[in-house]
Amino acid sequence: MANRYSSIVIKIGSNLLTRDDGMLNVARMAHFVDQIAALQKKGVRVILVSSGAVAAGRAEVEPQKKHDTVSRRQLWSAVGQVKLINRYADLFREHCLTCAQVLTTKENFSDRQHYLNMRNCINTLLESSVIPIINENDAISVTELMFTDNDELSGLIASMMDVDALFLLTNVDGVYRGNPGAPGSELIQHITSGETISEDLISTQKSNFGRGGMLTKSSIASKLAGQGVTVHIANGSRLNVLTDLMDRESDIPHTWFEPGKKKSNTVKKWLAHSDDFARGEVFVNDGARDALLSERATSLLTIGITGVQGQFKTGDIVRVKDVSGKLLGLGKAGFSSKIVEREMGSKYDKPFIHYDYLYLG
Ligand SMILES: Nc1ncnc2c1ncn2[C@@H]1O[C@H](COP(=O)(O)OP(=O)(O)O)[C@@H](O)[C@H]1O
Ligand SMILES: N[C@@H](CCC(=O)OP(=O)(O)O)C(=O)O
Repeated sequence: MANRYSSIVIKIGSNLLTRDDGMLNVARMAHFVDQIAALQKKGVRVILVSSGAVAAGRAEVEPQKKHDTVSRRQLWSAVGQVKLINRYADLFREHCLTCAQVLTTKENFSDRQHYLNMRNCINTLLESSVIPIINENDAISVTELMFTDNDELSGLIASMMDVDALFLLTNVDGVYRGNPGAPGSELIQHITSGETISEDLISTQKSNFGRGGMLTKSSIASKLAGQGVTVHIANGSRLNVLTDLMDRESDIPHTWFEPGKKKSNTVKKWLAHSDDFARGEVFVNDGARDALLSERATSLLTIGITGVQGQFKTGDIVRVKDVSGKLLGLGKAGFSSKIVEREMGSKYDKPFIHYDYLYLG
């Protein structure tokens, strides 16, 4: 069997790694590791995004009554991550393979230098044939600084590392029209590029230990497919799911997000996921909107700007909106909000957002 991808990110959700009694499902972990080892030995570059720290910690320590939800999560994740990574290390060692732990936070994606440091670290691990195992640094990222869930994290990693495909493994076969357990609810097998699944079809119901649910999975998948990365949402409890997803001939039931044209500009890809870090907004008139959305590479000039919101400085990320408030894209500010306020509607000697630092879509 020829593998259809040469580089993949695999995301494994908490539920797949946790047994009903709350303990780590080591048998399942071992089966994933066996498959990853087989792929790695065939030359596939594999990056693993693994949840399970909180669930593993919960089975280990009982928090004191005075501890609130945030402290409990910190306690469980700090204890559980050690258990989780030790298990992985033991299992990979049986295949004579080395794995490494990379913990990150959402803030690391807002700073281009941290982003590049992270990318360099993961590349170095891959070049050394080490399997990177990534998780959110749950012990320090709390409330507004958190990723929605590890699906969001895996999407950011897949985009940053420019892999061929992302496998989102969960405890159902994929995205269903309606609740997967409901009678008559059917599996959506193929989402074409540019298509999005209506939110009405997806209930907010989650599995026992899951955080984001199917809604984040499908929106991350659509966004990533739009950037040219193939996404498969599949059932991780299925035997040989990874090797089957890699096999072009195999037709296991799951949801496949067909990719659009590959986007190669790494700065634009970084900007595409930076909405949460925007420090402000600029509004542009119809002429500027049409020019930006045209086929020509166009930078945003102050003459087309009609309004500014928020305070930002040179290099900050800003949203670009049309007069009706519709989001057109994101870009890196060429100068501060003070200068935009002063110069908007008139000509200025440099573009506010250079085309190379402007993501539209
Ligand atoms: N339309 C839908 N199709 C599939 N699953 C859905 C849908 N709506 C809600 N879900 C729920 O999403 C869950 C998977 O998401 P989540 O609990 O976050 O899992 P994980 O821990 O793997 O990330 C499923 O177990 C299911 O209960
Ligand atoms: N970082 C957390 C996982 C959070 C999360 O997103 O869980 P899930 O929805 O099961 O992928 C942990 O390791 O417990």
